Amino acid sequence: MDHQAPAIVALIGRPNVGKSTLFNRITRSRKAIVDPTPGVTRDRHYERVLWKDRPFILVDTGGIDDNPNDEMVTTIRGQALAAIDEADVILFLMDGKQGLLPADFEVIELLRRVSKKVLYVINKIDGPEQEQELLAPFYELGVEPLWVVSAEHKYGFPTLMDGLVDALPEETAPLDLPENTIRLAFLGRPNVGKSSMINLLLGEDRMVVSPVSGTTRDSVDTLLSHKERNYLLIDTAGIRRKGKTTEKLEKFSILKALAALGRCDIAVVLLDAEEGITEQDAKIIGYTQDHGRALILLLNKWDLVADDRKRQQQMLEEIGRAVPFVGFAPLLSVSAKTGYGFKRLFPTAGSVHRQFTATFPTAALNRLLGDAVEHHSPPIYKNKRLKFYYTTQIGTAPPTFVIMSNSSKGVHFSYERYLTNRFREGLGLDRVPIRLIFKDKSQQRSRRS
Ligand SMILES: Nc1nc2c(ncn2[C@@H]2O[C@H](COP(=O)(O)OP(=O)(O)OP(=O)(O)O)[C@@H](O)[C@H]2O)c(=O)[nH]1
Ligand SMILES: Nc1nc2c(ncn2[C@@H]2O[C@H](COP(=O)(O)OP(=O)(O)OP(=O)(O)O)[C@@H](O)[C@H]2O)c(=O)[nH]1
Repeated sequence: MDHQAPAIVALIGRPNVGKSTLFNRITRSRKAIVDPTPGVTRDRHYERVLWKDRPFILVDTGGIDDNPNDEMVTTIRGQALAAIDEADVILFLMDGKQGLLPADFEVIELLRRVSKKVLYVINKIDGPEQEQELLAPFYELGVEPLWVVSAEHKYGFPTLMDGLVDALPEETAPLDLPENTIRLAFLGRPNVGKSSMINLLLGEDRMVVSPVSGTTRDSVDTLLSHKERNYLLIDTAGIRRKGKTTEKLEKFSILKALAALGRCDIAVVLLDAEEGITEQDAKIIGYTQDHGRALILLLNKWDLVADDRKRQQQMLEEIGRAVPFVGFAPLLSVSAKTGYGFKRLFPTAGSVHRQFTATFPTAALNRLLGDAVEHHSPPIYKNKRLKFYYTTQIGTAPPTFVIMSNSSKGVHFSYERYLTNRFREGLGLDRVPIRLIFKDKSQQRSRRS
């Protein structure tokens, strides 16, 4: 698994400057390899990209916060502040056709004062003949260099991409963690109790680890030893800036979540037991699965509903409906305030981690596959019965298995689900996500067998 978190590149800029167009240009470019991690709640606002062998996650912050009632300046300031905190490289997009507006100046003022890598990009310059005339006002800004592109027509695009890759932080050696360390990222909406929970877990044993290389400046990871195991607690608590519009900023907590997901084993998502599960919660949970992370759900603030059986029941049902794709995730009711239930997190994380990193011998896997197929015949596809030849484990975290068949296309969702369940049961992987990948055995070889 990738211990090195890919860099985060954030696209910011006023509405309509062409952020989505550039996002699509980058992610759909034939030279860029986009890794379509299987996920359930995919939204198109971020994508993993590989350009000239350098991986990064591109985030279109424009799409994240599209509340038409917001004032533009507020929105774009929010994007900028979140990007300053959480991204490694910022692409600030301006509109060459429309020219500069007050909101642009305001953001540039912000960006100049920080030490983040910023690429100032002027979009909608559709060819060299337009440069002279349209660019003049931008030279007055005194920011250099200016990257001139047409997201729509590709002008200047490869140059920009090379500049972007050059701006990515050098890959750093991963933090030297003691052996046996489980990395837990605490995620959840603002105010759900992430910091309180981490403080509770730490108790007196606080030991601060230096900020992990090149990811975020503000967040500090903490290393905790408990019963001969080590836990790295990755905090993603809110961006706190006094006097700024905190509420706006909170919408961008996705950047924080992405940064943390890149470097954890298990995502610990906190939900508010009183408020129940929200759309934003479901989104965060979806991201954890896009990243293939193990997941533990903490139903925090349980003290507020402890006497209300009906509400408890209702809430569990709501969770099941909102995120049916993570039925495997342990759900613990806890209270960071009273301390109720929190100690169960340690053994739970231990057992989840054990499953997440488990390996299985091929012979046992093939037996399991054989039994499963015998028990429930595969469907007919294009007049031929589906056949499964053999299987093997190709990865851990999450446990990933390849299954060779005569026609991977014919494996319908329902049969895939059946096999997934059999693998889960047979291998004791009931608390983590697993992946089955179906591949075709080549024609010739499959005929021989
Ligand atoms: N001429 C020209 N038009 C462009 C270019 N890039 C984008 N546009 C147009 O500008 C308009 C806005 O583009 P979007 O990509 O939707 O802008 P956005 O910044 O994502 O907008 P929001 O989603 O509102 O934040 C669209 O009509 C695009 O076709 C370009 O390079 N040249
Ligand atoms: N009743 C009750 N209140 C809690 C519990 N856990 C946290 N709180 C309260 O909820 C508020 C937010 O807690 P924080 O720990 O700051 O939440 P956070 O998720 O770190 O918030 P951000 O920093 O905004 O992301 C505080 O007032 C806590 O005292 C709980 O289990 N029960």
